[in-house]
Amino acid sequence: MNHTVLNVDLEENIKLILQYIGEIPEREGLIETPKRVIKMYDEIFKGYKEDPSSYLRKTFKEDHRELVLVKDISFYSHCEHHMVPFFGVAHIAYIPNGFVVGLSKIARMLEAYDRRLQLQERLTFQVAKTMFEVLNPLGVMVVIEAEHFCMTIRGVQKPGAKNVTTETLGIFTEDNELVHKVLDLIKTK
Ligand SMILES: Nc1nc2c(ncn2[C@@H]2O[C@H](COP(=O)(O)OP(=O)(O)OP(=O)(O)O)[C@@H](O)[C@H]2O)c(=O)[nH]1
Ligand SMILES: [Zn+2]
Repeated sequence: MNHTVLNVDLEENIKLILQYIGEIPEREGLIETPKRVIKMYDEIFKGYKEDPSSYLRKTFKEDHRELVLVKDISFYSHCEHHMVPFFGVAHIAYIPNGFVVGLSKIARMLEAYDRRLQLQERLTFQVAKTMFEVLNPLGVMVVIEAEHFCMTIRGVQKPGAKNVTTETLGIFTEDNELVHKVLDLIKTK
């Protein structure tokens, strides 16, 4: 399949990048690489073709108004500055208000956002906001812990450094005890 964007052949452009880094695009091992890279981009950036909120639309009527926390959801994303991975775990908590959502759908919604070029702060906010708007819960809290390859394999080169971002909406903005409950549960193995 020929991949073109605005009449420009994408494979030819990937060959140019290969040449730029010092490679010979025509050597045997690299012949199929441009195709593979495009296929990989289709996968790791598939979020642009998805509507994240659609995953939360199927809910179950349930009169549970206590904390629900889906923790340690592993994720991969790519930073918009360098297009290299940042990855880690997301913890997503909410207090239902008449409806609960299937747990896997929360992870699917996260994935629809993480499979894009992202900023960790924006990813955290988008996930929290979508939970809040679609489920109409009493509150939402999202914590994301991630390691950024742009800080480890290049640049400042600080492997192991973790970036932690949080977002609170609704009741979590007023109830410190609830926030601490979530943080304690996240810590519990
Ligand atoms: N706040 C935030 N910063 C990020 C994220 N991902 C990468 N960055 C930072 O974005 C910044 C981009 O800085 P620039 O000075 O424009 O780019 P640079 O010259 O490549 O920066 P260095 O990484 O310091 O070499 C860097 O400090 C990265 O660490 C993120 O998700 N959130
Ligand atoms: Zn980066």
